[in-house]
Amino acid sequence: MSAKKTIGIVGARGHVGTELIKLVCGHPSFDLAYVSSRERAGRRVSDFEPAYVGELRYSAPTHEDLPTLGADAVVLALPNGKAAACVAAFDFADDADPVILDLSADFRFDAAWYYGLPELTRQHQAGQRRISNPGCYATAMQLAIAPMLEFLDGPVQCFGVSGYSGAGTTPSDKNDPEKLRDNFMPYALTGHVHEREVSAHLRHPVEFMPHVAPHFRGLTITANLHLRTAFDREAVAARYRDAYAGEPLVRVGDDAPWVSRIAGAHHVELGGFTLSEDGHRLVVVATEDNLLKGAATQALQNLNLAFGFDEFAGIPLAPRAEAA
Ligand SMILES: NC(=O)C1=CN([C@@H]2O[C@H](COP(=O)(O)OP(=O)(O)OC[C@H]3O[C@@H](n4cnc5c(N)ncnc54)[C@H](OP(=O)(O)O)[C@@H]3O)[C@@H](O)[C@H]2O)C=CC1
Ligand SMILES: CC(=O)N[C@@H](CCC(=O)OP(=O)(O)O)C(=O)O
Repeated sequence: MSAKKTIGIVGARGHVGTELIKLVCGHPSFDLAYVSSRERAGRRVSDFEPAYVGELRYSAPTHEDLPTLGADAVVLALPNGKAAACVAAFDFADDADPVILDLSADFRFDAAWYYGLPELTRQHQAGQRRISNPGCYATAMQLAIAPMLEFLDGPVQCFGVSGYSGAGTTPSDKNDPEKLRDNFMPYALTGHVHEREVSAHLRHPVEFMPHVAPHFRGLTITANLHLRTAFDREAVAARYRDAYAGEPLVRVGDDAPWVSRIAGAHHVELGGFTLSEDGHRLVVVATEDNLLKGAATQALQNLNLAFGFDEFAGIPLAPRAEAA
């Protein structure tokens, strides 16, 4: 398989689209077909992304134009609620059937779409051409909970703190550095879409309390798990190490990981395993760069798998360091 596959990114000005452009530029088997942004239409990609060498310019195709642009895969990096109209344009076109990967929450509950969290779902991936990329917090929560799933006793509580890039570029209180200065904003304290997403995909209730903080990128999940069986720290740590042995994008450490050390890294870090005296309550900490393993890196894993490439091709792995 030597010919490069081409990727169109719709919503390429955004935080996630921008990370994906950088990853595609460094990928041995993918090239950009087009990158869309209404705001940057006509501007050179190289003026914004030094990693890109070439003449491509941002464009602003209509939904109906998209199927005529000829990409092997289309990545939708649009705000929630905007993906369906793009997908409908491909459904309507007779002669375009690209792989479609949606980064929004719009298809995460749609059984006709493959939910691509490869470490937990890649056994269902073969032949899938409609891929729904998981939410950022949802990725960290599922990886933090999955190894203990069979021992859970009642709902899991997850306290989440995200950098404000998680709130996208449309101005709001949640991405206003002035309002976030010396501050910490709780929001969507019940019923957040990632609470429903994790509960649905793990088939176990999760209670999620998100907050946004003044740093730009990186999130922390502190998960509180009640267990039917008593565990000690060594047994828990061994369980996580076994579950993720051979997974380059999930690292298990001893101490609780720090968000300041995950920014710019492509993996999720798990650690800080702490048990109550009776061994029936476990706290686990996860950190993740919301724009990378929480979005663009995971999208690249999914695209690699969709085209039969090595799942980790084009993903630069940070050298393994001791956890915090
Ligand atoms: N930020 C994060 O940490 C994560 C985000 N996601 C999801 O990924 C998607 C992209 O997120 P993010 O990059 O942060 O978002 P941004 O707000 O940063 O970017 C959105 C992009 O969509 C374009 N856009 C906005 N509104 C419309 C519209 N009505 N029609 C067409 N294009 C539009 C914007 O460009 P222009 O206005 O120039 O056209 C921009 O390129 C979202 O669905 C988000 O939920 C998933 C995981 C993590
Ligand atoms: C800080 C912040 O606002 N974060 C976003 C999550 C970003 C993400 O993963 O988004 P989607 O599930 O919408 O794709 C939020 O809570 O909605």
